[in-house]
Amino acid sequence: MLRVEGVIGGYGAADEILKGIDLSLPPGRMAAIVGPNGAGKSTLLKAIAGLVTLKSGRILLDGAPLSGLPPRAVAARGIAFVPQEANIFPSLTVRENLEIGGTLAPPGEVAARLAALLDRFPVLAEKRRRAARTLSGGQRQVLAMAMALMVKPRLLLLDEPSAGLSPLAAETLFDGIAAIHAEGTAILMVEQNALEALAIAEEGVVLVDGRVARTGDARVLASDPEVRRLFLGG
Ligand SMILES: Nc1ncnc2c1ncn2[C@@H]1O[C@H](COP(=O)(O)OP(=O)(O)OP(=O)(O)O)[C@@H](O)[C@H]1O
Repeated sequence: MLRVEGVIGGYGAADEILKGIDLSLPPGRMAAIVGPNGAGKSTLLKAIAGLVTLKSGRILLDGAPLSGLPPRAVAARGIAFVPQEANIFPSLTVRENLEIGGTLAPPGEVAARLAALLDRFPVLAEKRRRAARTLSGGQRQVLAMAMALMVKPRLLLLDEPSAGLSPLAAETLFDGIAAIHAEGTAILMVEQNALEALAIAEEGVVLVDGRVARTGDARVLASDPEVRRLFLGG
């Protein structure tokens, strides 16, 4: 479904944060992108979401080019990006945040999708009339993902969803992500919690210095002593 071919790019004309990335993700699959700080993991997600201009290479969804499209057009093709930070509106209620998530959904379906998501995430239903700033860190991440799910994406891009969470909150969040994936959504997730991410993903991508250093079955990568020693902190 998703193909990234020879992607080179960064934030300025001379900037090569991504130094030639190739990867593919079949429909409905989940891949975890792991690797050291500054490797370009978040930049890769932003490139797929249309937020980084490519110097060369291309990104395709079902064979049709995504690269070059503005972020709104990428979203309209069924790709939802959840950034690491500032991914909710703290002063608005949980319900209002979900309505904003549904901006690109067909207007006649917003109410039903909102009801379904409140049903799906009881923690959000309980707090639907409260300002989003009253949510815990883990609940905010659930809200950010639920906002993305309002458009029924085919592919969800998650940038470090567990950043700043306690180990317990991160574990709960990963369970939620695994459940969303089990319902059929393809997911590409960047994570610092590499082993936890590889444990719920089917595929793993190790990114080092703007290049794919290793790729393959997530569990095989997670148990590979060399990968653990070099890239996953032992
Ligand atoms: N908006 C930006 N403008 C310019 N440079 C940026 C921007 N965002 C990131 N960079 C630079 O791009 C490089 C790769 O950053 P990126 O966030 O993609 O890495 P990462 O692998 O996700 O690592 P981390 O886990 O530290 O976020 C870094 O050198 C970073 O300083």
